[in-house]
Parts: sequence; C-alpha cells; structure tokens
Amino acid sequence: MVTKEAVKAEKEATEGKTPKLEIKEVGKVFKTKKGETTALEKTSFSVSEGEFVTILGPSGCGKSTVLRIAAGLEEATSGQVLIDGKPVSGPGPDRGMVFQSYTLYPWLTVKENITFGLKLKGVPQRERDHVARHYLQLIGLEGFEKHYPVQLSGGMKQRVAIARALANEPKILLMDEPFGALDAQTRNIMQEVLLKAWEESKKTILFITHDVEESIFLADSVYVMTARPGRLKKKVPITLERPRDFSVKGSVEFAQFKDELLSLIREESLKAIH
Ligand SMILES: Nc1ncnc2c1ncn2[C@@H]1O[C@H](COP(=O)(O)OP(=O)(O)OP(=O)(O)O)[C@@H](O)[C@H]1O
Repeated sequence: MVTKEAVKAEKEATEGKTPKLEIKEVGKVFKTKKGETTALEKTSFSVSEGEFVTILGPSGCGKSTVLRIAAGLEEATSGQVLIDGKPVSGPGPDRGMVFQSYTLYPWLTVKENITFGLKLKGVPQRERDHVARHYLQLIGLEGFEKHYPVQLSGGMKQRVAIARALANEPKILLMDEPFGALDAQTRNIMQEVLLKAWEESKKTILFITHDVEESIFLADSVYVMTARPGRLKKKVPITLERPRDFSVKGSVEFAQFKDELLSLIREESLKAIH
C-alpha cells in the first residue's frame, strides 16, 4: 500500500531545480520459476548536484535494485532514470559504482587498477601517472602503487576501488554497502576517507547502507525506504555541520537523528516480517 507519508516524502525529494539524478516512478518486477517479486513500485526520488544521499531501509526493500537500475546494470520494468533531466538507459561513464565485494582486477597493480578506465579511454601514460598520484595521496596509499590486490587488506582494497571510481570522473558515484565487509574500526576510517574524497571532488553520491550511524555521519540527507516494494518513506536532512569528524558521533544532535532513523527503520522492518 502506498501511504500518504511515502507520497509526501517522494514529492519533497523530487522538488526544486533539475536534479543530477532522478529516479522517476521506477518499478521492477523480478520473474523467477517460483513466481514474481515486485521489488519496486513507482519509486521516485532525486539527488541534487554535489549532494551526498544515503539510503536506509529494511532488508529486501529494494535498495540494491534501485541502485543497480540507477547504474544501468538492471533494467527497470517501468519508469525512468534521468541524469541532468535526460533519460538514460544502460550503464555509462557518467556513473561510477563501488560494491561491497572487492571488484579490483587481481592481475593489475594498485596504480593500474586506479587508471584502468583512463587507459581504455586512451589517456596518455604521463597523465595517468599524474591522476594515479593524486588519488593515491587522497586515499592515503602512497607507496602502494606497485602492490597487487592480494597484498592489500580489505580496507585498502576498498580505498583503491573508490579511487578507481573517482579517477574515471563520473558525475555520480553509486555505492552499494561499500564498507559492509569491513571491521568496525576500518569502517570508521573509511567513512572519513570517503568524506575527504567527497569534499574534494564534490561528486553527487548515492550510498546504500544498513548502518544507521554511517548513514548519518556521511549524508546531507538520509532517505528511508519502506518495506518491499520499496518507496521513499521519509527524507531526513542531516543538519550536522561540515566538515565532520568522528567527534560528531558523540553529540546530542547525532543521537537524536539516530533515534529518529532507528524508529523509522524498526517500523518498516516489522511490516516486512508480518
Ligand atoms: N535477480 C533477482 N531475481 C529475483 N528476485 C530478486 C533479484 N534481485 C533481487 N530480488 C528480490 O527483490 C527484492 C529486493 O532486493 P534487493 O536486493 O534490492 O533488496 P535490498 O534492500 O538491497 O536488500 P538487503 O538490504 O537485504 O541487501 C528482494 O525480495 C529480492 O529477493
């Protein structure tokens, strides 16, 4: 059932000037041997240029599906994905993805992984070296350029994956639980690394997470999705000052956002179980 609350949240998240990314009335029905699953139904929201939006929602509500559709890796059954107001279909260099599982090429070094897309585009070696140096410094991996992925920790691999996505200069970065496989300590460090990279690059980011604290720490707005079929239940603007560092997690304001989001998620998760 589509609630009034969901319709209001979607309206709020699609208002204003032309968004960088718009998900417009997107539906997705998966057909399997066992029948059909409606993952998304008329799901709408948008992300403004340079905005960092995180998506939270109960398990199975369609978060990965909507992100994959935005990336062009999955085809929507209905509706549209618009970038700068223009409909797009299929993947494109305007969108970069970072997944939970490490997707580096094991046979390439760190530097070659970061500049792989640039090499495909025919960017000359000298320029590629320059770009690699810049991103290696940004992600704090100077000195590791000749290492192979197998020689890196999980956190280091994800830093390289982020650097590779940014080096291709996408307009939009789509991130699906990129820190989900990392231990809590590394995850905290990665959140700060990502914020630093975002503050420098000012990319538009759509980031899925299950972690409420992570969603608050990173975002300009947290979009909470309903139980499947996932729609936008509420847009929660995060008014914490930027730049942010870890001390903000101990603040009263942070705790208030956490309480609000936990109760929204709980409400939807209970619906998903019943
Ligand atoms: N390829 C597929 N074939 C069939 N059903 C699918 C497929 N991909 C996703 N689904 C179904 O669509 C629904 C939404 O899945 P999706 O992975 O997008 O949810 P999610 O919110 O990302 O879940 P989680 O939080 O558990 O990662 C689920 O019911 C899932 O089982």
